[in-house]
Amino acid sequence: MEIISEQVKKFIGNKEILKGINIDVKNKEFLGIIGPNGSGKSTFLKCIYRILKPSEGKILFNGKNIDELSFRQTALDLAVVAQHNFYNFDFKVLDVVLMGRSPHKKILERDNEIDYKIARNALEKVGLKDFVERNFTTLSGGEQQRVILARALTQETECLVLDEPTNHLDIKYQLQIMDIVKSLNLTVIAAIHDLNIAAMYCDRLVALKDGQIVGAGKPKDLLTEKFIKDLYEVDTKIEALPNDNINIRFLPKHFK
Ligand SMILES: Nc1ncnc2c1ncn2[C@@H]1O[C@H](COP(=O)(O)OP(=O)(O)OP(=O)(O)O)[C@@H](O)[C@H]1O
Repeated sequence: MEIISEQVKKFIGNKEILKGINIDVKNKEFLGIIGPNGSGKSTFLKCIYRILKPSEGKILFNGKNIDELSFRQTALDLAVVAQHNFYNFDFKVLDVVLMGRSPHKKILERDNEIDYKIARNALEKVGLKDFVERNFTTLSGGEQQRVILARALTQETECLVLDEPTNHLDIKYQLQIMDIVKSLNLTVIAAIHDLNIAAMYCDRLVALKDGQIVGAGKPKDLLTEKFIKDLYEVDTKIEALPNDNINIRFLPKHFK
């Protein structure tokens, strides 16, 4: 699925949070959105997954203005893993994951064997197959985050929107979740704080600052020491790795 945003602006009160965002995510591309706290990443993603409506501009899924799509159709096109503190489900894990099937169902249609199989497969993928009977609220932050990813996988969409998907995860699961997402070969838009993770997994990055795009490109082209300094006000040392990969080493002030 291709996603385009044209001149998307968002005002909250009289503050201009997004100042005209243009992006073009190609089919099966993994696009990372980076930028400092408060730069507008989540606000932009919320416009894409329709929690917020842009004040100006438009967003197109496969050439169709999303204003013309039903919310059900949007849920068939796109699944969301938002920041973990968004969720407070007093349900069993399996029931939370099965919620991902609801856009595929008619009103009052019950989950069937296939739905259960899809949900259990998704839980297995995220390493939680033994958690089906647990209550969601009793899980750790990282376990909850993986359940939410399983729910998104269960939705079987062509596009995933991820808002800091590896928050709360230890390094094993940070890499595992990103590996799973990458292996699905879907269109992905992800806000990512960890620049090394962003560089490892994203085909292309867009950098936001103060609600504007200040840079875009392949990770190894965009993430220069100067660019990171301008964006985050931190010093780094960037090492080139094989296959166009890079490693960003952060240099705290006391290391100098
Ligand atoms: N409902 C709201 N009312 C007022 N200001 C808001 C609201 N929602 C977002 N903002 C402001 O909009 C700006 C962008 O917020 P947003 O959450 O999109 O940033 P972000 O880049 O995702 O930040 P972070 O990296 O900290 O998650 C921030 O200054 C935030 O305080």
